[in-house]
Amino acid sequence: MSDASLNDAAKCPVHAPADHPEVKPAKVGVLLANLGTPDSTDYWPMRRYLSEFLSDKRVVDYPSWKWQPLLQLIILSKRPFTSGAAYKSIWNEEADESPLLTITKQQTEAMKASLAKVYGDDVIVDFCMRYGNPSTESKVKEMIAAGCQKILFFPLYPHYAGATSATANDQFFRALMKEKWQPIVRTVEPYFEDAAYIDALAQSIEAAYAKADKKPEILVCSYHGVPQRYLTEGDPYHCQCQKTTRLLKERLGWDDTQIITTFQSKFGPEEWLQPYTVEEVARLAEKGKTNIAVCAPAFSADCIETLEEINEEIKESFEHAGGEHFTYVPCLNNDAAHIDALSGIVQRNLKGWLD
Ligand SMILES: C=CC1=C(C)c2cc3[nH]c(cc4nc(cc5[nH]c(cc1n2)c(C)c5CCC(=O)O)C(CCC(=O)O)=C4C)c(C)c3C=C
Ligand SMILES: [Fe+2]
Ligand SMILES: [Fe+2]
Repeated sequence: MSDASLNDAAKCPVHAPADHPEVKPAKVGVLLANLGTPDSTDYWPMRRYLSEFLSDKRVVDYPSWKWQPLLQLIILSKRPFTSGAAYKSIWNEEADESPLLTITKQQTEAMKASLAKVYGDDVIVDFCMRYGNPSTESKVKEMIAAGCQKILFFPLYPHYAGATSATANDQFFRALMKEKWQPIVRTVEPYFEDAAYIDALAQSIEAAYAKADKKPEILVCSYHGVPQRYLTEGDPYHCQCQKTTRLLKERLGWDDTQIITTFQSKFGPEEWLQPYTVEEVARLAEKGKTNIAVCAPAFSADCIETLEEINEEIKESFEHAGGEHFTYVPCLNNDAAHIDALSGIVQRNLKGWLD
C-alpha cells in the first residue's frame, strides 16, 4: 500500500500521547450498497421497514404534514400485511432472510474474491443497506475501525435515480458526519451503459432464450418505475433506462419489434413512468404475442419486485389476457459475468488510490 505515511503519522513518538487510539494499517474499503429489506415477514418488522423506506423524501417527496398522517394511519395499517404475504411467497426459509439479502451476501463474497486477486489484503469489501440491516452507519463504522482511511461507496443500481442512488449516497454522507477522522471517499457512477454490464445482460438473455421450449417473440425490459413528475423535475432515470434497452438491442443484434421498455411497481395515485409492465404484457397477449420473455435490468439482485411482482403478478396478467408462455429472465445476481462487470467498475474507480 502506498500510504505508509498515514500509518507512520500515528506512531510519531513526539506527538502521540500514551493513550493515543490504535491506528490500524491503512486499508481501502469498498462498500457495496443496496436498498434494504425487512428482517422478517411479520407485521412489525414489515411496518418498520416500510415506514423507514416510505418516509424518505427522496422516495416520496410530499410534505410531511400531508404525507405522514396518510402513511402512518392508513397505508401502514394495511400494507405490512399485503407486502408481508408477498415476501412470504419468496422468502429464503433456509437462511430465514429475503432473497435480496441472500443474493447481496453472495455478491459481496464474489467481489471479495475478485478484488483480492488484484489488490490482496489492501482492500476490505463489505455491503450495507439503505433501509434496515445491516445499516450504512454500522458498516461505515466497521470499515473505519478496520483501518479504512479511504472508502469507495458503490450503490448497486445501474441507473441513477434520486430514490435509489442519491438516497444511498445521502445515508453514506450522513454516516460520515459522525466520524472524528473522516475517511477520504468516492462514490461510483451509474453503470447503465457499461459495456461489460450490457454484455452480462445480453448473455443472460441468450441463455434464457436457449433454454426456453419455444423462442420468445418479444423481450420486455421491465424497469422499476418512479413518478412521471420526477422525470420532468430533472431525474435522468427514465433516459438511462431507455439507453440500456437500446444498447442491449444493439448488442443482441435485434430490431425494435423484438424488445421494448416498460415500468413496473406503480405506487399511489400519481401517474408513473409509462407504459406500465402489468398492462403492456396484457396488451401484448391480446395482440397475439402469446410467448414473451421479461427481464429486469434495473435490479442488480432478484427481490420482491422481480420474484413476486414480475414472476407472479405480471405473469398472471399476461396469462389472464391469453398469454401462453412467460419466460422470466433472472437478474444478474452473482453470475460470473456480472461480478466481472462490477469488479471492473470498482477497479476503474480505485485508480489513483491503488494501482
Ligand atoms: C413509493 C415509491 C417508490 C419508489 C419511487 C421506488 C423506487 C425504486 N425502488 C427500486 C428498487 C426496489 N424497490 C423495492 C421494493 C419496494 N419499492 C417500493 C416503493 C418505491 N420504490 C416499496 C413500497 C417496496 C417494498 C415492497 C412493497 O411493499 O411493495 C425493492 C425490493 C426490496 C426487497 O426486499 O426485495 C427494490 C430492489 C428502484 C430501482 C427504484 C427507482 C428507480
Ligand atoms: Fe421500489
Ligand atoms: Fe427520457
